[in-house]
Parts: sequence; C-alpha cells; structure tokens
Amino acid sequence: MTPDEYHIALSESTTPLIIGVAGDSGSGKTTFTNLIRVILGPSVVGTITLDDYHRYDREERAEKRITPLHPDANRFDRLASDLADLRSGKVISKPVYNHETGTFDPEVRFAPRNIIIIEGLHPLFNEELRSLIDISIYVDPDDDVKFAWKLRRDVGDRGYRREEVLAEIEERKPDFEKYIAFQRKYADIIIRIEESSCALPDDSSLYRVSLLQAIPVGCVPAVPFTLDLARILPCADGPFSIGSGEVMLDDRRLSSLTLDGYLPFGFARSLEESIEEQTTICALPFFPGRTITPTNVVALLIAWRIICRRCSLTEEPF
Ligand SMILES: Nc1ncnc2c1ncn2[C@@H]1O[C@H](COP(=O)(O)OP(=O)(O)OP(=O)(O)O)[C@@H](O)[C@H]1O
Ligand SMILES: O=C(CO)[C@H](O)[C@H](O)COP(=O)(O)O
Repeated sequence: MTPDEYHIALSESTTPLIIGVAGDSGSGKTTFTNLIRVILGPSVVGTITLDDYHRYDREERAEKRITPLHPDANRFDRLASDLADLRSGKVISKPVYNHETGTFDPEVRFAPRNIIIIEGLHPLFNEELRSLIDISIYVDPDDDVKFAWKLRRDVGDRGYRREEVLAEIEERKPDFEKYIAFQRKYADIIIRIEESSCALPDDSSLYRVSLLQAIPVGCVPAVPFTLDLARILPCADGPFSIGSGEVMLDDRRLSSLTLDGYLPFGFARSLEESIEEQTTICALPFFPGRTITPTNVVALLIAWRIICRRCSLTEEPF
C-alpha cells in the first residue's frame, strides 16, 4: 500500500480511534502528539487539548485557590459526553480555553476524525473516561527535566516571570501527586524521559527516552528487527545506546526499550523497513533527516502501534 492509498483508506474508515495522552503540565505531551500526527498524516488526526475542559478561568481559579490539576476545576462529565458523541460519529461543539487571556473563547465545531488524540492532565482520570479511550499513553519525564522545560516554556513563550513559574511548580506538586501521577498505572504505553548520558556539552535537546509497554499477548504483531552493526556504526554521529528488557512499575510488569544519544539513520531505517513490512504501508516519510533522536524513534514505534490498532478496526484490511 502506498502512503496515498493508506491515507485514503484511513479517511474512508468511519470508526474514530481515540488516543488519550496524559501527563503533567509541560511534560512533553504536545511534542509527542505532534510527531505522531506528522507520522500518521495530519489530515486523519484531530487533537483536543483538555485545557479546553477547565471549569474555571484563570481569575476564578485564583479566587477559589484551586489549581487546574484539581478534578473540581475540570468538566469531566462534559468531556465524557463529547467523547461518546465523537465515537458515534457526531460533530460536537467544543469549549476553547485561551492561554493568552486566561479565559474562554466562543465554542467551536469539532468534527470526528479517523484518529482523535485527547491530550491533557486527566484523560485517564476515571473509569468512564478510560472506557472511551482505545490507546492510553502517559508521558513521564523526570522532575528535573520537566521543571527545566516548564520554566523555559512558561517564561519564554507564555510571558510568566521565572519566580512565578517556580512558585507555581511548588504549589502544584501536591495536586500532581494526588490527581495526575496515579493515571500512569492505567496507561498502555508509558514514555519515560531522563537526562541523556550521551548528549554533547552544548546540546540541551537530547534525552534518554524509554518506551514501556503493557502488551496483552497477540495484541500487536511482532516487528522483526535485525540490528546491522556493520551498516550502522560507520554512520553514527555521536555516542548512542539501545537497551531492552522488562521493568516492574506500579505493580505491573512492562516491556522496556531505552534509547539514548544520536541514533544513526541506519537504525531508524531498519525499524522503518520492519514496520513497513508489518503494516504493508510503504515508505511513509517518517524521518527526513540523518540523525535521529530517541524521541523520534519512540514516536515512530507508538505510531506503528496506533496503525496496527487502526487497521484492526477497519473492515478492509490493509
Ligand atoms: N521529547 C522532548 N525533547 C526535547 N524537548 C522536549 C521534549 N518534550 C518536551 N520538550 C520541551 O518541553 C516543552 C513543553 O513540552 P510540551 O509543550 O510538549 O508539553 P505539554 O505536556 O504538552 O505541556 P502543556 O500540557 O502544559 O501544554 C517544549 O516546548 C519543549 O521545549
Ligand atoms: O496546567 C496547565 C496546562 O496543562 C495550565 O496551567 C492550565 O491549562 C491553565 O493555563 P494558564 O496557566 O495559561 O491559565
């Protein structure tokens, strides 16, 4: 199947596949969902940010002394009914939270798409929401990494002062532990992000990324993968490491793949070839460049899992 045929097949399929991406504020959810959208094809993916389902605007939250992480500050009932409508193919009217003004804009029309990503603080918060989600992901950076990102983003892009962001980080910690962190144990896929051991001194964009997965046997086909070191090592742009195994997390045994460093193009290409063989979707332009980061590869592997699940919902097999 060519990429064009793949996109036509996806856009003709009527059942939306709903992907929930949970994690703290500034934990890297949007970074991953943007990559996944590019890989799957932007035209077949619709994204809803759960910030739109806040119950209170910024001023009201300050008056009530409640953080956006508190369940009472969010409209889970409205979210669940909107997701149920989207699942049954209905167009919804969706609230919009405006981060510039800290208030709500007029609602907008949102039509179901083939793949709908809902990303935010609480997509896996309760049983009703979890039952409406087909694939669940929890993005889980180390605190040091997360706080550095949040500081950079909120000061650089959102106009907050450094002291304000640091105070907010402290203020939110208890609610994060109570209302956000527990969702990890419900996720099918966990993305762990840590400082890299391989990054060159002036590179602050490289991280060690682990893909942890709870996979029921038979859910996803195996990807045959041969690491051809003779082909890969001469192309390496810097130090890298690849490790796999099993870990216990939240009383669950999970498979783990950990990637760090500047992954050579040959490594990514081998993976792509295996995935193309599995899905029969040829030459999706996953990686245009030569040096591949762990974030890129993890996004590719998640996209492949989504494609497999999407295919299993589509009557016409690919
Ligand atoms: N995998 C990554 N590699 C490098 N930098 C990253 C990565 N993920 C996130 N970042 C950095 O952290 C910032 C915040 O990430 P992102 O916007 O993806 O978080 P978020 O969870 O969607 O945040 P929010 O829910 O608050 O909007 C990004 O602007 C980027 O600078
Ligand atoms: O946690 C958040 C995003 O996940 C935000 O802090 C929340 O949406 C409120 O936004 P703002 O600070 O712009 O009022």
